[in-house]
Amino acid sequence: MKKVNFRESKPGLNSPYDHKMAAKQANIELIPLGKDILSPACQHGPTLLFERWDKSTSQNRQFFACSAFRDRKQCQFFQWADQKSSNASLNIEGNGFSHKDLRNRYFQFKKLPRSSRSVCCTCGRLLLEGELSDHAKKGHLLKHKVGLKDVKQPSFLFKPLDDNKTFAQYLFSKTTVDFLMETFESLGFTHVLCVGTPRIHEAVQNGKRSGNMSMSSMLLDLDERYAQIYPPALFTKYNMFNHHFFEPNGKVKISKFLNEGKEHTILVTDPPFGGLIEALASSFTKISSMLKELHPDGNPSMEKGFLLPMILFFPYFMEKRILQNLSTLSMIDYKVDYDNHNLFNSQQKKKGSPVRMFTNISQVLFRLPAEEGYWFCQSCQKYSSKENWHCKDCRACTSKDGTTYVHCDACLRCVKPSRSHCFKCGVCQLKDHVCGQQVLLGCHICGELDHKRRDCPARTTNGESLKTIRLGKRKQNQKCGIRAKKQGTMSNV
Ligand SMILES: C[S@@+](CC[C@H](N)C(=O)[O-])C[C@H]1O[C@@H](n2cnc3c(N)ncnc32)[C@H](O)[C@@H]1O
Ligand SMILES: [Zn+2]
Ligand SMILES: [Zn+2]
Ligand SMILES: [Zn+2]
Ligand SMILES: [Zn+2]
Ligand SMILES: [Zn+2]
Ligand SMILES: [Zn+2]
Repeated sequence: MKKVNFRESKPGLNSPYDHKMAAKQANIELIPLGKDILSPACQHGPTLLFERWDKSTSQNRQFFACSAFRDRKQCQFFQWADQKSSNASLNIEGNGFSHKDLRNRYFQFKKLPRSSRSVCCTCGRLLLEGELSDHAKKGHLLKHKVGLKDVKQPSFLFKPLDDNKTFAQYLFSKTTVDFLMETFESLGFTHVLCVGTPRIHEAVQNGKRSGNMSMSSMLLDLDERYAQIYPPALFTKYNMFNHHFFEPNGKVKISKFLNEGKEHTILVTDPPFGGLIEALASSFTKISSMLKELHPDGNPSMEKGFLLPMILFFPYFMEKRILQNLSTLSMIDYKVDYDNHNLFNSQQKKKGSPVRMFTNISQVLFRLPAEEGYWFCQSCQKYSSKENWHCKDCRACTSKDGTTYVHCDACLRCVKPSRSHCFKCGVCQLKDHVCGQQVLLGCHICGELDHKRRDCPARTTNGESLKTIRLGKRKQNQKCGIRAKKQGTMSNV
């Protein structure tokens, strides 16, 4: 079981029970802090407890920080856990408009003649009469003569917040959206709970409107621009890192949605890759247990503890960490395609997208498109990508990164094609390695051994936030004789 110094709680509730349960289900062992400290709240709900090296005391020190915004410029909240602070207050952040106000603005906007309908793509705001000049003065990107059809495609209309560490808005390509829609339909899902997947929500809503689809969906996202477009029943502002709802009836709305869909509901989530998987696992476990409360006998289509069928999008090299926290998921070979993804460097392009789907739905049910080269492996009873060959010795389709792995009889496992066995070192190594030299293996940022710092999905995240997870891993690595980076020197890349 993974050891993580991770604590969360509701402001004002002195009960550790809830997160102990969540941690148990998410397979996280919480390290007790000795006493029950309440986690203070920032504008984005309850904060999380992190740990970092404190130079002044030369020891690890715990602190509370925002669960969603780890860039201090975006959320300034910081509090040492051993110091009391008066700035801890729950103050709902917003753009000054309630969901109802935003919807009223939307109806006014729709009534305007097309020639007067402008949208500020920078702010993601539908503009009413007299509001244009302010945004124009600031040099914002404006779109004029906006058609009503454009408003129904907000993920194309608004500027994706992809240069923002927190939102990390990378949007699925049409191929991926179409594949997912077909999959949901063929698997008999009627309700899609979209957590940070606005493009999926949009596809379901537009499919429903055009009469092509009978599915329902609801969007849970931190990006409140969507509150203009979708009524309260179809959108609620939500922080997936602390299961915090920004509207008082947010939780009730989800319960209602889950209750309607019952066992035909699927949770589809594409979180920012820099976030803490432990925190996400805890939130998804809570959403799943909302279904359990509604259906105490359980969902017959699901096996073990986690009841809600789900798809989580994450890079393949985070597989181990994901399975440690959400043990009922398994990785599907499908390469998830995006319109605007900066993870693609030239090397990555050759191998295709590094993002995969993790699901608790039986792999045999996931039919991957043959026209894209996916094939069904009878031995594994799952679809594999074209370059992923079945290895008789490993008894699995072993390739992960988009290249064809080859079996090494000495290592007794499949390895990347760039490596060959070095009998001096006793392991498979890169061809140009220097024998016997201690090499820095793995990633400095998250500690995983199967990728380097430059490829780490967490590299845009503040180094200190992930240290809680890395600590245990680094100790392990040191034991194996792998040089680890000195504590406290990790910095933002
Ligand atoms: C990587 S993008 C995924 C978009 C998805 N690929 C699509 O095309 O629909 C991450 C999404 O999560 C949302 N998000 C970021 N941080 C969040 C948080 N703390 N809680 C909820 N949603 C968040 C972003 O606004 C964005 O919509
Ligand atoms: Zn915050
Ligand atoms: Zn603007
Ligand atoms: Zn196979
Ligand atoms: Zn093999
Ligand atoms: Zn080898
Ligand atoms: Zn060697």
